Amino acid sequence: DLSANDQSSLPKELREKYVLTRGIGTGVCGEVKLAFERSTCRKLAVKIINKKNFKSEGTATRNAKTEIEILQRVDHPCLIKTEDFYQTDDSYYIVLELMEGGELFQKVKSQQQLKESVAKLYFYQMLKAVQYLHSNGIIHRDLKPENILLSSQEDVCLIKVTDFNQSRILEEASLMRTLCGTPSYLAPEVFTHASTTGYGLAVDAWSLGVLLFVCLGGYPPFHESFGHQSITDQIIRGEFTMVPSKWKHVSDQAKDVVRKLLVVDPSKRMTIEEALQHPWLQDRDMMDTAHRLMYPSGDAAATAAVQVERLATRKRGRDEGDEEEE
Ligand SMILES: CC(C)(C)NC(=O)Nc1ccc2nccnc2c1
Repeated sequence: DLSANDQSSLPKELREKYVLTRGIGTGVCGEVKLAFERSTCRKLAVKIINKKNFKSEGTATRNAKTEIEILQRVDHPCLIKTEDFYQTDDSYYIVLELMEGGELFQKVKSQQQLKESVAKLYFYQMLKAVQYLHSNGIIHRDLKPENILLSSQEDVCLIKVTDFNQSRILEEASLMRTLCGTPSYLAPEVFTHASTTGYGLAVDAWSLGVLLFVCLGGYPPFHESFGHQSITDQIIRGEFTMVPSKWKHVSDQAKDVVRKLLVVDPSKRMTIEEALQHPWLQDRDMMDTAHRLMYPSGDAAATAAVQVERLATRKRGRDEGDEEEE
């Protein structure tokens, strides 16, 4: 009804350039509407972040500012791209490329569990996206199936990570400032792995382990309905169950990736780089498909990226005396 599609509260420039229609997603910080660009009739997504629905003004503005700053600064095929940005006194409007496959969460829910080859293709792309974020000093901190979007309804498709609302840009500067002061009162973890880069990045590796578990098993590893323990206790103890009926068709290598990511001690947890080297992901066909999706134009940069990956794979093969690679 017209009231639901009330365009009057939108910024004038936004209204002039786009027509907003139905809601297609709701995030923790707002909602996403399907939009059409008037000049091209292109379909887009407009994410509306309501400044007021955060408890304290500080958090809201800082998180949203970080999210918008990150969205405008990152450039990777598996990270959602911002097309445009507007704001009013009470909301931010972020215009994003439309991901016609919707949320990974909905796909896993409707398909029960994904085929292992599809889960591997998606997981590889997530690893590449998070590897890019980490190499730019950004921790996502909120990786979950709702924040992984699919570019089409096909199984073989490009995925993109979204919702950097909880992200943090690694404040190396703040750590340096801390270390300049007198260390006498600083806790040990500030000096050990709990400082910014080492410790912080590992949280995304854990979340990717949970994501992979959900894609392969079709249910979450930690859930309040499992057993007597609270979900927090299950997580702190790293106690998850691979129900045989759901996991008997899943390869041991895939299970090994999950087990090495869902490790409680961040310093013992497999890193993103190590996960990219894991045997389960040394799959030429999957990688070729992923690169074709990520770099469709087949431009020089793309070819270079593929060559680098191939050389790395071949070098690893030689190092491990794998003759067939020669
Ligand atoms: C496929 C269908 C049902 C129309 N859903 C959808 O496009 N969902 C979303 C949800 C959030 C999005 N956020 C950014 C870009 N596209 C998005 C698409």
